Amino acid sequence: MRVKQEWSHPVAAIEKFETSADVAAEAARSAIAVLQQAIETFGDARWVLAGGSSPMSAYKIIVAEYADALDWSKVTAVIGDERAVGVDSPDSNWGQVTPLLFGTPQTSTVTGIRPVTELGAETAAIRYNDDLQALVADGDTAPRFDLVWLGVGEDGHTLSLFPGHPEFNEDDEALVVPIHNSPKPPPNRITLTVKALTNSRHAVIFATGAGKKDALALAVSEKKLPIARVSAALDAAGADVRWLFDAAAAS
Ligand SMILES: O=C(O)[C@H](O)[C@@H](O)[C@H](O)[C@H](O)COP(=O)(O)O
Repeated sequence: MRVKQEWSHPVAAIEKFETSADVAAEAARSAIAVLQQAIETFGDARWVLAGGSSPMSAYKIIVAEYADALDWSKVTAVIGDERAVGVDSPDSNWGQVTPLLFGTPQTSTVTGIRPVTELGAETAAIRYNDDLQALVADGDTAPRFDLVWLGVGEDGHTLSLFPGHPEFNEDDEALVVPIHNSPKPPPNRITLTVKALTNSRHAVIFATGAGKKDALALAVSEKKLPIARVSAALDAAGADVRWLFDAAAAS
């Protein structure tokens, strides 16, 4: 069950669900619809994946219920942020997400673009920036992304854009930057920038869990935290931005 309401100073729609499982189910269902529509419109679909436990539940639903629902060979997936570790590390977002999401015969045909974070944050950021630049169409300044999934940290971070961090610069011109001294370990990472998302069509923000309540309330009321800044930039760029709250995060 959900209740849809608009922001008091609108940047996007907030939707409230009872449980995080309901959020995951809606994220999974809508991902398939958005990716299918992109395939029909453009001939392919591009998806920015998120790490974290909330999206993980949604990936599980996708492989269990929707593996047959798409021609996955027409889907390209990138990761929104990554830790500067090898893919075999338990800290690797790619290493957590893709064995699950690409783990069925059907979904194994996805084109995954993985950052080479085993080479360190600097090199990985340069190379991933190049990889994403290759997706930018003539006349555009950012890749067309059809779907962007974003998690939220308890401090209001999203991607690896942390509040008050000196390397969080909303005006970064690069599509991908290295991050050092992350307040949440591991310290060295790469992240997509705000600019990287400015040609996105749909975004889903996983606003789940009691631990996020304060940050989310602040994000909604003051719009200063990175998740709010990213949401506003997506909205300004014309994306359909959905914040999917569970009751614990909304209360
Ligand atoms: O940066 C990190 O180290 C985390 O991966 C983080 O970005 C995570 O996505 C959020 O904290 C939401 O996590 P949950 O979905 O697990 O709540």
